[in-house]
Amino acid sequence: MTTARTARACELLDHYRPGAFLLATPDHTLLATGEASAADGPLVGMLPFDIDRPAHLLTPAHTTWAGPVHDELGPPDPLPLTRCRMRPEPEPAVFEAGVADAVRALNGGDLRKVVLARTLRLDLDEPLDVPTVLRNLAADNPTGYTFAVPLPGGRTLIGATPEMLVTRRGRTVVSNPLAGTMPRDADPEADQANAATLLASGKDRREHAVVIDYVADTLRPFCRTLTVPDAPSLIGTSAVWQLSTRITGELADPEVTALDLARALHPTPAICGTPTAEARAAIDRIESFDRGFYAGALGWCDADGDGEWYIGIRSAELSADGLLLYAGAGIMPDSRPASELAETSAKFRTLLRGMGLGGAL
Ligand SMILES: C=C(O[C@H]1C=CC=C(C(=O)O)[C@@H]1O)C(=O)O
Repeated sequence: MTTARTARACELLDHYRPGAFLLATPDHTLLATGEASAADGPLVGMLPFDIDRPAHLLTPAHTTWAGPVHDELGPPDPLPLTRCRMRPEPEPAVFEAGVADAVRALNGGDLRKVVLARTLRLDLDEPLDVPTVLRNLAADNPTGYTFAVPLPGGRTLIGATPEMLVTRRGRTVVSNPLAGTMPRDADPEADQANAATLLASGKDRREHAVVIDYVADTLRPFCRTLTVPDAPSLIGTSAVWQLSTRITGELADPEVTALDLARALHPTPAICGTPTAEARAAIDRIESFDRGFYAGALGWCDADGDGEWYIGIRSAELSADGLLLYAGAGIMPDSRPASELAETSAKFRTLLRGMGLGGAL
């Protein structure tokens, strides 16, 4: 295994080729390529949404680290317009019926929250220029985590997630769950109104609290101390406003690795629901597609147990067939199907903007 540090993060994005693992965060950029014959370096890869299925993790032959790419990127380049045909799957009305079905279940049993997703299939007229899309995603999402992760069968999950599942550096553990969303608006006044509505929304605050309670309860047994802010803050990506809470802890047992913590936390109610088993059953019953690695956990873990894991949302799976975008929304007993549909459309825009198709939905 070789490790290098280059001066230019942009070069790592430009050198990215399918099959490699790329992660660009506000702190640093990692490009991992090849596969080592001996497992003596960091592991990189992904856990699928369904934790009972095999993870896709490997020890790369080469890892190259650089500083944050955002320091090197200017304003986003004029985006290359991707030519394609788009098809929502399921149809929007079917997604709305699924939300209504979930609302009935939430009002009649043990289920307290469930996250329902839908997909947008893009048939591309020409091969996707992935390095350019990654650059655009990174430039457009400077506080997010841009990634390209190899999947089984030569497929790749690309995206720019705003959500940190967990990081561990020495004894310091951080998790930054998000839940509760409103679209951004091109009109500044309407945009601020959306932000204020989100902060004041009881439905969104309850949807958020379910995730915070789960993450805090899961991390507490691993930690000597755990700090959980009383109220969420607001974060804005280029596509949406979201409620965010940064939880920090001090690990009790230094043998516990970042990957152990990711496996303990995944799937959180930000992408599954609560209680977990009931939410998974509702997703299996209502969603008509296999999530695969969408909403799984991607990241790395080194021999010291340090690492970073992010939730693979605001993402798309790239294969020989084209691109399949995914977006989900947390459904609560008082959710309205039309609002949840609009929320998933706003979430698709993260990827669409990276491809120069931001106005398409
Ligand atoms: C499931 C997704 O987002 C989750 C993360 C943050 C906010 C969410 C929400 O407000 O519904 C979702 O729980 C997705 O983007 O596909």
